Amino acid sequence: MTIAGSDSGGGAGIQADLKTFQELGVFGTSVITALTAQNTLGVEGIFPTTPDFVKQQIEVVFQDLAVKAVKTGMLFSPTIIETVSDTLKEKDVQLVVDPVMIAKGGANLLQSEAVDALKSQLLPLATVLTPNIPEAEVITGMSIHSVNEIEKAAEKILSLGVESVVMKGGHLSGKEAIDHVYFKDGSYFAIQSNRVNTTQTHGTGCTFSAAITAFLGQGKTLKEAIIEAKKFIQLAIEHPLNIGHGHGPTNHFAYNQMKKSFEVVVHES
Ligand SMILES: Nc1ncnc2c1ncn2[C@@H]1O[C@H](COP(=O)(O)OP(=O)(O)OP(=O)(O)O)[C@@H](O)[C@H]1O
Ligand SMILES: Cc1ncc(CO)c(N)n1
Repeated sequence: MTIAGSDSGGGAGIQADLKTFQELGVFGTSVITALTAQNTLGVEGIFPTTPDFVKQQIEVVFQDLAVKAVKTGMLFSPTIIETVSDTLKEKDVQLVVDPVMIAKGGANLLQSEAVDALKSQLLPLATVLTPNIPEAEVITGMSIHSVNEIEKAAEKILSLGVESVVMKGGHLSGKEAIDHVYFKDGSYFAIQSNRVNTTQTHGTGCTFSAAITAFLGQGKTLKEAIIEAKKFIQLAIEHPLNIGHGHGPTNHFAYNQMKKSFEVVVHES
């Protein structure tokens, strides 16, 4: 299940999630928190649904279908976060929280007053949180420029009650795009891939977290799911579709076409 916003341009949000689920052979269900009028150039409008209607969508799906894993993306408001948290608290599922805050074009996909609810209500339910660096900065109140600071921020995030955190390195510079993964039990690994010099990165975070969710739903361990999701997003970024006039979407087909001949580098410690 994905609980997220709709992207009319098809590259991020609910649409990216369902495409990823489909490519990975899992049946996707969707709970829409907000509609966005959006294309690769930016977000032009946001029309949120009501918290009650978000709850109704979740409950109706759970009453009928055996949901194995859930991801959250754009949640928009404190009341939607409270409702999603209260509803999911009762469910026995693995939960991937992508703390979506700001779209590539700068639009606010999470109201600033919603950060407290995210931290206090949703994060304690999360199997894994997948912040990019600016999102990790907002959640922790720290500025993050080095691996040392990434580790300190991860510790702060783990203390909020999440079981694990993937600190995504897409927003840092360097020849490699490295994601650092920390677990509550103190274990750690990092996944490294070549940084692609591209503007075709609309929906990378949504696609990555949707792939983790799909692999968890199929019964992979969290570590396997994160590593395989990194392959999915790397291939999706490396082989862009080149559509749209702004930040184009990633290529959800690439993983199935090329996964056999591709590995990412994993560092353990
Ligand atoms: N230029 C790049 N080359 C290779 N990998 C990248 C690149 N940019 C991001 N990634 C990878 O893509 C995944 C998503 O990370 P990113 O930091 O882009 O998420 P995000 O900012 O949350 O995305 P979104 O714009 O959807 O919110 C991570 O695994 C990251 O390492
Ligand atoms: C609906 C939606 N969710 C997430 C993002 C972040 O990529 C976006 N641009 N739009």
